[in-house]
Parts: sequence; structure tokens; C-alpha cells
Amino acid sequence: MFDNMFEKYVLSLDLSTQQLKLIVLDGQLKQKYSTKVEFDLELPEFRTKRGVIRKCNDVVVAPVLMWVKALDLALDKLRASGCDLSLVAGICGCAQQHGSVYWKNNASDLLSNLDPGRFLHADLATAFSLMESPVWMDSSTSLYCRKLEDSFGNSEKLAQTTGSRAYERFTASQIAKVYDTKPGIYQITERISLISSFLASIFIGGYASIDHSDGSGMNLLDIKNRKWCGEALEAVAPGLKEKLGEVVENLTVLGQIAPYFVQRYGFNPECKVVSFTGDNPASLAGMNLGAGEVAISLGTSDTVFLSLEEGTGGLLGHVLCNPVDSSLFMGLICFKNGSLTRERIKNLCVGESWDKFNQILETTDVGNYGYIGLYYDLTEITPHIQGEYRFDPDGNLISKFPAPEMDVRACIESQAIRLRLYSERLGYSSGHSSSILITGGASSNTAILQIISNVFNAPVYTLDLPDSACLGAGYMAAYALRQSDERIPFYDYINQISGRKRCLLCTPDETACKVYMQLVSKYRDCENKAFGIYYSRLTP
Ligand SMILES: Nc1ncnc2c1ncn2[C@@H]1O[C@H](COP(=O)(O)OP(=O)(O)O)[C@@H](O)[C@H]1O
Ligand SMILES: O=C(CO)[C@@H](O)[C@H](O)COP(=O)(O)O
Repeated sequence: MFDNMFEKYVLSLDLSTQQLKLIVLDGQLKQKYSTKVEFDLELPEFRTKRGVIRKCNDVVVAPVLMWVKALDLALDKLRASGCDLSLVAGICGCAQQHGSVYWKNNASDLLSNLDPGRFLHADLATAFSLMESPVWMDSSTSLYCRKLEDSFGNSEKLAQTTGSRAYERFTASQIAKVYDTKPGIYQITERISLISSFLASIFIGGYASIDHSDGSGMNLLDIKNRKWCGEALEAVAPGLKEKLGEVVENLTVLGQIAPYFVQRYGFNPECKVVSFTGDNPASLAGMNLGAGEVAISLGTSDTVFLSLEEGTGGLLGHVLCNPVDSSLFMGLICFKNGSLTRERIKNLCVGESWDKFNQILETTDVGNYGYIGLYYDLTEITPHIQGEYRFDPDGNLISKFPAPEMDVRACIESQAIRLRLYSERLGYSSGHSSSILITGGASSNTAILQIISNVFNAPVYTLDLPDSACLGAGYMAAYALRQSDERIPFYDYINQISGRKRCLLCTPDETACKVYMQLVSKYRDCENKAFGIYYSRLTP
């Protein structure tokens, strides 16, 4: 047991798409403090919309200095809330996956000489060779995906090695695009971080290594030997290995916190920084998924993930290195059109109120009279198409539904069915032991969760604490700093200390389940039709 943990805290961070969240957990891993910085509202000078800047041709970026400034703000808020940061024994964090940060030559000197009399954003204003980082919502790199797959012979071989076929949002193709279109930037870049390791770098005052789990979401890491794949590195850009640095095992203590934080915020100089990771791996760490269970994150992205015994990448979804057990893997599939699409349909049909949105869900018929709607505001990851597609009960494409509010139910039902369809392809099977652990901003909406429960024919639970990603990062810090000698498994250790509880939110309605059983195959047909329509419109 981490016996002196009971006087000490851990600090965890989640740098997600729309905000930076910080929580402080006590020795029993109970939340003592929390704060957050919402990028659009609190840092309007960066002019982001939901934390990103969308440009033409599927380019989506985020200002790296916005993230730095958010950290300045969040730490000041945390200190102002009365948190004694000298009690923080360890720090771990997570961040939106796949995005990349480009440190300019000699930025390591800036990192190691941060001035406690100045804001981080002032000290690091000239640290970056690329001021707008590509993020996971970008899908402008299809050309580089094809090149990467061709270098392996085909997409299957790339998937078998790196856990995924080439994906537009994955870091390999993003770096390849920078090297190809901005060679001067690549030339003056001495380090390339993921967003998670970029955040860790600031806390250690030097370049932090990329961890195995977030690193396996890049198309660059061999997920079996957990080393950079030379073939992939060479296919992307010259000298890339030097710019990435070595990878590090998850749950590794990277070092002590930089003096900047001791002098400016009163952190304990003995405070340890533990390797950061991706938000979805951290979420998995935050939830102790049992056999037959699947986690769903309803955040900016809708993401399904589960723990896997075997790790063989395929053409659908992703296999990542497991963040808390190096003998296991993690299956994941992500949908870009999640919360922001739900918000758009809400605003279009009922305005700002989620209550009105939910009222429609609760007063309209299960199955929407057989009408199906597919809403791909952004070019979707799977399937790789964009646009809106509505189908009547006979599967014919129509331009609108008989009643506009039918879009509300159609959006939620199609998103829920998509989650189930693809979860099953990841290895989930709905049966008597199946259940869903839900997280993410939309997990507070029980009207949406009831539809998910009915589509999956499974109960929906949540953790007794919000923000599973932030929570998981805190658990990772506590585990990495445990004083116990025995190799106690991660979840046993966490359960021992925290006595975590789950809250049952919804149970499936038998009648509704039967309706959705009929709709799953119909949804699949409509998705295939939408795919055909999209590409027929592309060809002259
Ligand atoms: N009551 C609600 N019903 C549905 N969605 C909600 C509700 N409250 C918040 N959300 C959604 O949660 C999203 C933010 O989720 P969150 O997981 O915090 O985002 P991220 O981690 O991707 O930055 C918002 O875009 C919002 O649409
Ligand atoms: O691309 C993925 C996972 O592959 C996304 O899940 C990002 O990691 C963003 O996460 P959220 O901001 O939606 O939590």
C-alpha cells in the first residue's frame, strides 16, 4: 500500500478537445479539488469553436499557445481554490489523442529555464515551430495515408504492425504532411510530441517521452515489441526517430517536477511526474471494465473501447497498448461526429435547451417509424464519408422527414446503433453479462443513455465520479508512486484504496430492444447506401 499516500495528493489533468480539466485526489483517491478552463469561453482571443479551428479541405487545428495559456489559468484557479500544492506527491495527465506539437530548435533550453516570475505562455511564446497543431478532427491527410500503406505493401500489414491501418487523424500522416508541405518547419523542429507528452514536458521542464498507449495511436509504434517501427518512420520523414525520442512504458516516473512549479505555485520539489497518456487510455484506467463490458465516451468524439487479451490490428478500429497492463491491449473505435453533431441537431430543431431535446426523445416512438438518418457534419472516420442522409422505412433516400423533430430521434438512434454495430466488430457481444460503462459530457443525459441501453440491450453504468479520463490519470499517478513492493495489479490496488462504486443509470426496455434488433441490419444497409451515394457524387 502507498502508506504515506494518506497525507499526500495526486494531481491529474485532461487536455481534451474543448477544455483543460484538473482534479486533485486525496490519499483515498477521492476528489478534493477540481477546476477547468473552457477554451472558447475563457480564451476567446484564440477564436476557437469547441476548442478547434476548422479550415478548408478538412483541415482542423488548435493553437498550441491556447493550451499553454489554459495551463497557466487552470493552475492559478487551483491555487486560488485553496489547494495546498505542496501536498501533491505525483502528477499524471492525459490528452486528446493523435494531435502533434512541434517544438522549435533550442526549445529545450526554454523548457529547462522557465522563469517563475512569468506566465508559461510568455516563456514558451517562441518555443514552437508550428503554432497551430493538427488535431484528431483533421482528415486532410488521405494522400499520406495511402503512401504509408503502400510503403508496407498494403493496409493489412500496416494494421498488423501498428495496430491500425492508416488513418487521417493519426500522427504519422500528419507529420508526413508537415514534412511535405512545410519542409522549413520540419527542418527547424527539434522535437515532435503528442499532446499528452507535450503537457508532461512542461511539468518536467524538458522533453517527455511518448508513452506506449498513446504512442500506439500514431501508426508509428510496433504494438508487439512496443518500439518505433523503423519502416513506418522511414516512410514518413527523414530523421523522425530523433525528433520523436524514445518511447516509455506507461506508469513510469519521468522525473521530478520542474523548479518553475515549485517556485511559482508551491509544489513540493519531491513531486514526481508520471508518463502522461491519451484520454481514452486514461479513461480505460479510470474504469475497471470486466469481461463482456464496454466503455463508451460521449465527448466531442463518440468513442467505444474495451480491454483486449490479444492485440492484432485489423482494418476496422484500432488496437492500442493497454495503459495499465503491458500484457494486454485495448480495442478502440472513434466517431468524429459525436457531441457537436448532436448539438447542431438540437439547435436546429429545438434551440439551446437539452431539456426540450430530451422531451422529444421521451415522447416520440422508439424506432422513429422506421425512418433512419445519418449525420456526418465532419468527414467521418468510419465510414469515411460526409453529409446528411435520410431514408424512409423502405430504405429509399429522402430529402427530409415527415416532421422536422424526427431528426432528433433519428440522430440519437443512428449514433447508438452505430456504436453497437462497431462495438461488436471490436469484440463486444451483447449477452447476459454485458454492460456499458458510460463517460464523457453527454453521459449526463439519461434520455440519450436510455436509447443506448435499449439498442445494446444492456444496462448502462457510470462511475461515482465524473471525468473518467482525468480520474484514470490520477489513478495512474497513485499506482506509479505506490510504496508497496508486491506487483499488485493496477485495478486491485485502485479498488483497495478507493473502494470505487458504479451507479446504474439505465436498464434496457424489452419492447424497445426488439425494435432495435430489427433496425441494426437496416442501419447497416443505409450506411452502405450513403457510402455509395457519397462516392458517386465525387466521381464526375
Ligand atoms: N445534457 C447534455 N446532453 C447531451 N450532451 C451534452 C450535455 N451536456 C454536455 N453535453 C455535451 O458534452 C460535450 C463535451 O463533452 P466532454 O467529454 O467534456 O468533451 P471533450 O472531453 O471532448 O472536450 C459538449 O460538446 C456537449 O455537447
Ligand atoms: O481520436 C480520438 C480517439 O481515437 C478521440 O477520442 C480524441 O482522443 C478526442 O477525444 P475527446 O476530446 O472526444 O475526448
